[in-house]
Amino acid sequence: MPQARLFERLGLRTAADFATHLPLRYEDETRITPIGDARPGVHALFEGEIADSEIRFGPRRTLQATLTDDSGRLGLRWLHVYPGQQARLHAGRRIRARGEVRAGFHGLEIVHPLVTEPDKPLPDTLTPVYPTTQGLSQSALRKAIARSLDEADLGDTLPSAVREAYGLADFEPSLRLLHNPGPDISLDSLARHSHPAWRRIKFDELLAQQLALADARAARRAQSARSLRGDGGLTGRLLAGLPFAPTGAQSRAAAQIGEDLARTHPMHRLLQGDVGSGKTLVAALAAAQAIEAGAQVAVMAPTEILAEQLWRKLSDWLGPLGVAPVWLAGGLPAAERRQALRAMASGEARLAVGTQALIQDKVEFESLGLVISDEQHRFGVGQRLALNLKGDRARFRPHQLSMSATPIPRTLAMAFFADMDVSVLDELPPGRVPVRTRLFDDRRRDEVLARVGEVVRAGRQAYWVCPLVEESEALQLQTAVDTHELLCAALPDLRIGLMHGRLPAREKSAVMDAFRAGDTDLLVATTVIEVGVDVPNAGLMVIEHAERFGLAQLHQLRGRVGRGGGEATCVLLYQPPLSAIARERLRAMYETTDGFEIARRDLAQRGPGELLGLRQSGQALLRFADLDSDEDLLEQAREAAAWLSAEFPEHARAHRQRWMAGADQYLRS
Ligand SMILES: Nc1ncnc2c1ncn2[C@@H]1O[C@H](COP(=O)(O)OP(=O)(O)OP(=O)(O)O)[C@@H](O)[C@H]1O
Repeated sequence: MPQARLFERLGLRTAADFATHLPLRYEDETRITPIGDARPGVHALFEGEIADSEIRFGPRRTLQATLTDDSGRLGLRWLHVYPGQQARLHAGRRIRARGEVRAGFHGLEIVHPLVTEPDKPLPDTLTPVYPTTQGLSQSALRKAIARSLDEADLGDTLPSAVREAYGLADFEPSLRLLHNPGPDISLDSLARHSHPAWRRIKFDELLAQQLALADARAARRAQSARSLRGDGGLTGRLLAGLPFAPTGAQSRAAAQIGEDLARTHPMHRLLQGDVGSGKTLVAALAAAQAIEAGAQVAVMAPTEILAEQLWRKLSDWLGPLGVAPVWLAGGLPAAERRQALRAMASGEARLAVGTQALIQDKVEFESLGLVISDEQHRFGVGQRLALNLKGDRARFRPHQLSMSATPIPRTLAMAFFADMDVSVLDELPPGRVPVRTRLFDDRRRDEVLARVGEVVRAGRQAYWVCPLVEESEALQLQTAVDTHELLCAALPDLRIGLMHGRLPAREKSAVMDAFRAGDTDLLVATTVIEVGVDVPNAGLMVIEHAERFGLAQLHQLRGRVGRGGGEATCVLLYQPPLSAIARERLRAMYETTDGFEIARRDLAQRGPGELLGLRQSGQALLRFADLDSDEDLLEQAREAAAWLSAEFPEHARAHRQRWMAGADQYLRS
């Protein structure tokens, strides 16, 4: 593959890209370590004389040599032997050998050391090791980067006032230092990214991101939306008809959204609430206000189960008030579907609920004013909203409300959602008792089965979540079917349902309906029930092989119980032995039911990509800064972004250009 393509793969196009491609780590070749100082795990350069070398014949041929100096002896071993190699390593020859020392069978050794000529002058800087891709050597990268340091404009994009205010090192010296650190610089401060030069680079990275988000926000402000003020009629009747009063948090969020909707630029708000905090009501109030003001509303969810549940709730609440939502789903008969589409296009229908794909692709609206999407962030931050807007679409953009049940830790929200406004439901409806979590070794399964029986006899229902089989969907399905059979045999008196992703839509609804109506006692399910499923009578959740699930996922699953008042228990069945990470996860589940605390621990364990559901995208969200340890820098970068935009717009532009030329794809539309 041509070198340019390999560079491209690393995202390296402009001189600035190369100049800011920074080392992953460094190797110290500036000095020679006495062999007597060799320790397992240490990467070092040694120089000495070959004392002996021989080819050993075992299952495969290996070359074994001994390097000596005044201080000791070190084994060198090659697992592949090339012709002439032994001759070059004859006894008495002086060489240098570099590599990682390990404790071998016959003492300390290096496997596959890098051998170089002795007596050459040593470099006087640490040797950088860059992130690379297959087929691209370190030396090619080093050369290209060295060239870019001559070619790129390395002028400081931060005015001196800003540098001084935050105690930041200058850009060019920092960059040069990180590419070629002198031997006096502590490897530790480089490795831990705590050196002032790293601090400057991390600050720049965070600042670029903040500037991009601020720009996105400003661009949205420049767009027009219809002001949806409403007269309070429909919202008032909705509230009056509820069997409960909204929580303080629900009222606050609804008021914030209400104000946004009345504005003439599009709302872009994230509604965050822990499991069971009542986001649906807030969505319903927003929809009611928009409808009241004469607009149409689209509500989208990522899965049919979720969409159907939203549809059901909105139908219950708004149907009696004359606003029956239109349902748009894959399995709909053609005639009904056509009718629904016609009703949306003509404006006769005011509210549509469905899966994201359906609403985005097929539907035309007469006057769409508000789009509500549930859990959209799980499907990629960069997902664009492609709605067919009829009528006044040319001039007006719809308001947007996103809902998320994954509490997003503050740093993460600051780093990735700074272009959105955020409302948080930080209060659960009254009467909720925290779910009790119990851990059971899989060998105590019988006790757990007995427990399911007890719960059902007491008039409650239960979920049984099948083990996760990530490798194969077919295997996952088989596991679900097997688990269902085993449970039917073990608990013959119970009415047991089965729910998995491969069931046809119609059957999924039938299974869910039966459980909701109390016609089944136990629902065996895969993670399709992970988010949003709301059956208040469910009082027990068993999760099999809990050690295979991620923390956020366990928290979501657990959130399916304890939603209607009354006691609820979550049993995490695990298969020992547990890995250290799995043990940490299960401990976190046992110790807390607070979604924010769980999210914080999840962030620390797995990083932001995973938490935001971006694992598949393979996109590095931040290359240098770490949200866990660089919170203070993030805070400063945010402040500096506002300062730069207001007083130094030219600097702000140059800064973005350097760090993000063409790399804005993660920004939302
Ligand atoms: N203020 C309230 N008082 C009592 N019950 C409420 C209140 N608000 C909502 N509920 C009920 O609480 C349950 C959870 O609400 P909802 O399904 O909206 O939660 P959610 O925030 O979507 O949670 P999840 O993300 O776990 O699905 C529902 O049964 C809902 O009817």
